[in-house]
Amino acid sequence: MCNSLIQLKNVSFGYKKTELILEKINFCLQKNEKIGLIGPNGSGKTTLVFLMVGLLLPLEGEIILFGKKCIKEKDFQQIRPKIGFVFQNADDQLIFPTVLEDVAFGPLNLGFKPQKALKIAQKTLEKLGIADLGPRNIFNLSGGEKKLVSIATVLSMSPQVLILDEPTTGLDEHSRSKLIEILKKLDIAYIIISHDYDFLARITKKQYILRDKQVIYDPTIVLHKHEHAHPLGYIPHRHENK
Ligand SMILES: Nc1ncnc2c1ncn2[C@@H]1O[C@H](COP(=O)(O)OP(=O)(O)OP(=O)(O)O)[C@@H](O)[C@H]1O
Repeated sequence: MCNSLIQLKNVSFGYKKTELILEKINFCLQKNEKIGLIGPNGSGKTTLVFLMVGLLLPLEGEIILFGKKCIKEKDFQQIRPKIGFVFQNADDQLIFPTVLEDVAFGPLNLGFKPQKALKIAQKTLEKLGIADLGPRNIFNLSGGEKKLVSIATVLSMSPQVLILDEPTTGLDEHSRSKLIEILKKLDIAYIIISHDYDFLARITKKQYILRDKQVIYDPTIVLHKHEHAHPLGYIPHRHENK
């Protein structure tokens, strides 16, 4: 029984109907669960989270968000404000010329008055340690700065679930640590896709692997914290149950 925020029941998907990328996936995100999603490049991690928020529709199966079965775009629209989604590519997230406007857009959409929305945006930027970026033009930001701003645009809406697709890509050590601190303090459920296993070990309690069109949970796979960043190719350690 899954008393869930996000539930997938026998979900299958392929960009071509004849070539499935995901096959009969069952998944459940409970209240306050903090989940990491790992898997090889191209295994379908982004596709899976797109399905969760209705940016793609399944060929088969059911998506149930906050207890409500979602079939059409309209069903997803109603739930979307509760789910903060940060795209892998920050450029897909940012639409306004200035950082502050971008971060205030979410609260404005939720019905806050402009002054209040700007206040919320300013506070969110402060929390992320990037208040100085407020007046800056989005187009002149570095990749890492854009990444942090895109995370701010979602946090400013106080979502009940957060989905982050590769949030540490392009972040320096300081920004990455800041993000770890913020995520640790968040009292909401989240799903984080990442190849940065140290990051996931610090901020998630459970990690799922996407492989061979399936989402697998293997408790013998343990991600470890490391004092220094690992180069690509570092693989999670497997521990035999004693
Ligand atoms: N719009 C699309 N049309 C056709 N194929 C696509 C589309 N988007 C993704 N794919 C393909 O679907 C597969 C899964 O892609 P997806 O981006 O979900 O993988 P991923 O696990 O997130 O990869 P990565 O770790 O590299 O970000 C890949 O083979 C990709 O080339």
